[in-house]
Amino acid sequence: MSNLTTTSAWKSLAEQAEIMKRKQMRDLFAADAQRFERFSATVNGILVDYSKNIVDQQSMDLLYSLAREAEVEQWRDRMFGGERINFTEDRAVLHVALRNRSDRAIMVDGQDVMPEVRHVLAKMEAFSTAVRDGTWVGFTGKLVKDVVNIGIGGSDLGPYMVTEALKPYGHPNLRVHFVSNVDGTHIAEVLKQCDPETTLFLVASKTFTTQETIANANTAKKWLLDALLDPTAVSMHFAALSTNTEKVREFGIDPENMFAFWDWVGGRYSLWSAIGLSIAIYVGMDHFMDLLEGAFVMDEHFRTAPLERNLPVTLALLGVWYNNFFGAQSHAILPYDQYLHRFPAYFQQGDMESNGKRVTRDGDVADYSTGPVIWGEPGTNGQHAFYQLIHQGTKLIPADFLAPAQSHNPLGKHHEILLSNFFAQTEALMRGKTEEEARRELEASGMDAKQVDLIAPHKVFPGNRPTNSILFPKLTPNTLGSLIAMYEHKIFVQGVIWRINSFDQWGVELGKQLANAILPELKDDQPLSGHDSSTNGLINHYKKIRR
Ligand SMILES: O=P(O)(O)OC[C@H]1O[C@H](O)[C@H](O)[C@@H](O)[C@@H]1O
Repeated sequence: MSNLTTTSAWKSLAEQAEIMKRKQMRDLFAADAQRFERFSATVNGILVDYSKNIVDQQSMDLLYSLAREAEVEQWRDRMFGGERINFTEDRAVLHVALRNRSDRAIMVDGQDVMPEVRHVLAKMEAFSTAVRDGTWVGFTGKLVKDVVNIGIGGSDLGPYMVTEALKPYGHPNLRVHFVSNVDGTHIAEVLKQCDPETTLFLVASKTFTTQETIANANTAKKWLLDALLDPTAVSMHFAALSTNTEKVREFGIDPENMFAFWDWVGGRYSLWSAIGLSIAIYVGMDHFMDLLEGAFVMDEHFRTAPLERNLPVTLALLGVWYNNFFGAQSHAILPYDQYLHRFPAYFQQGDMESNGKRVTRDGDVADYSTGPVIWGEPGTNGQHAFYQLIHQGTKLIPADFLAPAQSHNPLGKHHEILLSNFFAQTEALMRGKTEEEARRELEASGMDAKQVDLIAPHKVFPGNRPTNSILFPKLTPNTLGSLIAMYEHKIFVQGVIWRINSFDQWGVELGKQLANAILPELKDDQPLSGHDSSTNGLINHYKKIRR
C-alpha cells in the first residue's frame, strides 16, 4: 500500500465520500441559505463559486487536512524558493520568477534570477515595440505585416491561446500565425497568406532540437530565401526564442535576435518568458506586462493565503475529491467566451503533461488514480454537442464554467443570451429533474397516462453533477494572467498530493525514439519485417500506396 492511501486524511475522506454520495446538492442548498457565501471566494476580481459541489463543511475540512498532511505549503515554498523540485531533470521550477513584479529576489543556487528576467523583458520590449511601430523593417525595407510563430507544445499552445484570448488588444495592422504541426499542410497554408518581404518568423523552441519545429523553420527559411535570394535576409526576418544559444547559432539566426530563457522554465509554463514574444508583438508590451501582473497577483495569493482561503488549493482538492473518491476520470473546462476557445486545449498540455504520471516521487507505482483527462469546448457550442452525456450519461464529469460579465463585443442581446446559458447549465446540472417533476411537466402538456409512463424516465435528470463557476468582469490581459496562474497552481497542488513530479514529461519520449528509428526505414520501398506484424503490415501497405 502507498503512503498516500494509508494517511489518516485519506481514510477519513474515503468514509466521508460514502456519506456524501448519498446526498443531493439540491438538499444541501435547501438546508443552508449561506452555502454560496460559504463556498465561494474572489481573487483579483475573479469570483470562484464552488458551492455546486457534492461537499459539506466537513468534506472541505478533511480535504484541507489532506493538503496539510501532503505538505502542500512546504512544497509551495520549495517551488518559490528555487529548490530543484523537478528532481528527474534536476531543475528548479520557477515560472513564478517570470512574473515576479515585486522587488523580492528569487534565488537559484544562491543567485538571484531576477536581473536576467528583467533583462530579457527589456529586450522583448525593445523588439516588440520596433516591430509594432515600424522601426523594424524587413530586408527590402518593408514593414512587418505577418508574424509567424513556429513551435510546438509549450512553445505554441500558450502564445496561441493568449493571442486568441487577447484579440481585442491586437495591433490592427499585424496578423499572428502559429505553425506547429510537422504536417506540411500547416506551414503551407500559413505561407499562402504571407509575403516574404513582410513576414517575421519567431522560431520558438526551448531545446531548439524539436523535430517538428526545426523542420518547419527550415521550410520557412527556404521559402524566404527562394524569394529574397540573399542569406543575409535571414537576420531581418527570423528571431529565436530558446534556451539553446549554440543550436540557434547553428541554424543561422543572429544571436542579437535571440531571446533567452532558462532551464527552470518548463515548456508548458513558458508563455510568460521569451516564448511570449508573439504575444508582446501582437498586443504590445504594456498588455504583456499586465498579463504578468495578473499572474503575479494570483501567485501572491497562492503563496500567502491560508489553505482554507486559497483558490488554487481549493480547486485542486475538489479535483482530488472526484478523481480519487468518486471515480471521475475526466474534467471539463467550458469557457463561455469565444476568445477563450483555446483555453481547454492549453490546459490539456498544462494538466495532462504535468500530472499524467503513474510513478511517485519514491519510485513506486501509484495505487490510486492521478491526473484526469482534460477536455472542453466553448459554451454554448458544447451544449449542442456533448452536454447530453454530462447531464444524463453514466459518467461523472466535474466541470469548470468560465465567463466574463462584460463582452468585448456587446452586440444586441448576445451576451445576455450567452450568460443565461452559463447560469442555467450549472443550475440544471446541480438540480437535475426528478421523475415526479418530469411526470408533472408531461401531464401538463396534455399527454395521456400511457405516454407519460413511456417518456418520463427519459426526461429525468439525476442532477448532483458538480461544477465550479468562474465569473470575472471582463477578459483583460490582467484577468487572463490570473486565470492561467490559478490553473497552474491547481495542477501543482494536485501533483504534490498525488506525490508525483509534475514537471518532467518522459512519457512523450518513446514515440519520438521510435519515430526516429522508423524515419530512415521509409526511404525506400523495401518491405520491412523487423517490427511486430501490425507495424510491419502498416508500413508495407503505406509503401505500396504512397506513390
Ligand atoms: O520548446 P521545445 O523544446 O521545442 O519543446 C516543445 C514541446 O515538446 C516536447 O515534446 C514536450 O513534451 C513539451 O513539453 C514541449 O513543450
